[in-house]
Amino acid sequence: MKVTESNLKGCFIIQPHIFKDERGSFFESFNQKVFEELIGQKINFVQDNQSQSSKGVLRGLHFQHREFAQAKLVRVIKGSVQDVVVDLRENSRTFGQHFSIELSEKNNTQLFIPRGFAHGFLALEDDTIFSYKCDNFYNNESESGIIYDDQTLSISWNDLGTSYKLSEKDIMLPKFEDLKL
Ligand SMILES: Cc1cn([C@H]2C[C@H](O)[C@@H](COP(=O)(O)OP(=O)(O)O[C@H]3O[C@H](C)C(=O)[C@H](O)[C@H]3O)O2)c(=O)[nH]c1=O
Repeated sequence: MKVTESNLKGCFIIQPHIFKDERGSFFESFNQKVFEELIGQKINFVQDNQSQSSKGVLRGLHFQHREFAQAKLVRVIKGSVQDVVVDLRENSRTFGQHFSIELSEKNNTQLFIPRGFAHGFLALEDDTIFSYKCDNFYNNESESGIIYDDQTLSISWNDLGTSYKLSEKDIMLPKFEDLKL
């Protein structure tokens, strides 16, 4: 397993070791002991989520407030996504900055997103299966987010030649400047 830190402190890119043979391939998608040693902190994931999206679906940017904040370990089982995280840690020197990476069934790359980040992704293929671990439970009342095309964040989402498909909730998310953290 290879781990590199992104430009946002505490956000790690993880490349698992893939064992290949004549039958196909195998890799440990999560090993708590190895993971904690590599990122240098204890983690206790309590909830696994999975979503399926057609090409052009954009989910996010989402986060849960304060004590309900979630660290996430995200990966793509089928298809591919442009994954984007935004640093919302108010004492962080990279507050408001984002990191974008392609996660896919081909590259098996995973992203560890610490608490205090907003997260979203754009599905780049039909029938993309996105799977992730959270270290805190879902809490609907504490949910918030930022509109995906916020001018301040200036995230350049991949141009798929079609309009993006967002939920009613996500279309109404606030601007970064109007966030109440
Ligand atoms: C997140 C979540 C949702 N739900 C229910 C609530 C809704 O009835 C339904 C769909 O939820 P939502 O539209 O918020 O799903 P996504 O747009 O994929 O949300 C996720 O999108 C981005 C990428 C994230 O990182 C978050 O984990 C999460 O906010 O599942 C649950 O029951 N439990 C949950 O943990």
